[in-house]
Amino acid sequence: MTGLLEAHCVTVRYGSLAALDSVDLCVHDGQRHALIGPNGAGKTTLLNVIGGSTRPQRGTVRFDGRDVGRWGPAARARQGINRIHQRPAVFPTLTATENIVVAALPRVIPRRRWWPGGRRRIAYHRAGALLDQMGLADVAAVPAGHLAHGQRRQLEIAMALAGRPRLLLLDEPAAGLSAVEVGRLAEMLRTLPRAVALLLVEHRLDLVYALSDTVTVLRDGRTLAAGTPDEIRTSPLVRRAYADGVA
Ligand SMILES: Nc1ncnc2c1ncn2[C@@H]1O[C@H](COP(=O)(O)OP(=O)(O)OP(=O)(O)O)[C@@H](O)[C@H]1O
Repeated sequence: MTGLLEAHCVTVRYGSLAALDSVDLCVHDGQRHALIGPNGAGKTTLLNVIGGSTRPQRGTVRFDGRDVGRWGPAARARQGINRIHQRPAVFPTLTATENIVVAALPRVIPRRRWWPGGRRRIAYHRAGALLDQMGLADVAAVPAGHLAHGQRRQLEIAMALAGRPRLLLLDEPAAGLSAVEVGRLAEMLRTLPRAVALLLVEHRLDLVYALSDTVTVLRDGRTLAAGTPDEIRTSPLVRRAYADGVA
């Protein structure tokens, strides 16, 4: 079966270190796919390759049937691959609503310098709907820099959704969140429409197993195992890898 995202034989070297060594990954439409593994396994490097910020020495990346290997992050975002970073990237002086509107601009006015009033109204309306969906309606008019860390994380996800992605790359979305905020984040990710596939890098295995339908385990730049959450949870190979060292 053809995947929405197909990375094949991806190799990234930093000097003598192989951060990724001939890694394959396939993410299907609407799939909830988690990427786990001990520290230094190559998870973030693989997200960077898929998002377009790292060019592999070898291997191919295809998205929706097209070879996107030479495309940068902006071109991939326009095509439907959006990324959530470890540290929420928001505009601190803009309100929550304005952040979403700005994030939606490349979609709203793809190749024009001017912005007709009708499209502006649509962008603000859609921003309001996304804030509602994220449970952020109460802080719509609050500058993003004044929001709590968990709210900034939710806002960043809303900003990514404003670009109408088909694949959302999430790099440790639970990092730095309190238990209550992690619960909120999990609930929010669970309710995202299946029109968006998720590729999630996360150290919190409770979140991984609760959200994902497929898990790929990397270790030392190679694929150690792939399967359902149950298969991965009970795999002796994976247990041993984690016993040898994980965050
Ligand atoms: N720019 C770089 N220059 C040199 N080495 C790098 C660079 N980026 C990553 N590495 C190395 O590549 C390996 C894989 O790193 P990566 O960040 O992808 O791992 P990870 O699985 O995301 O780890 P963690 O869970 O700790 O975030 C590590 O040994 C890391 O030190």
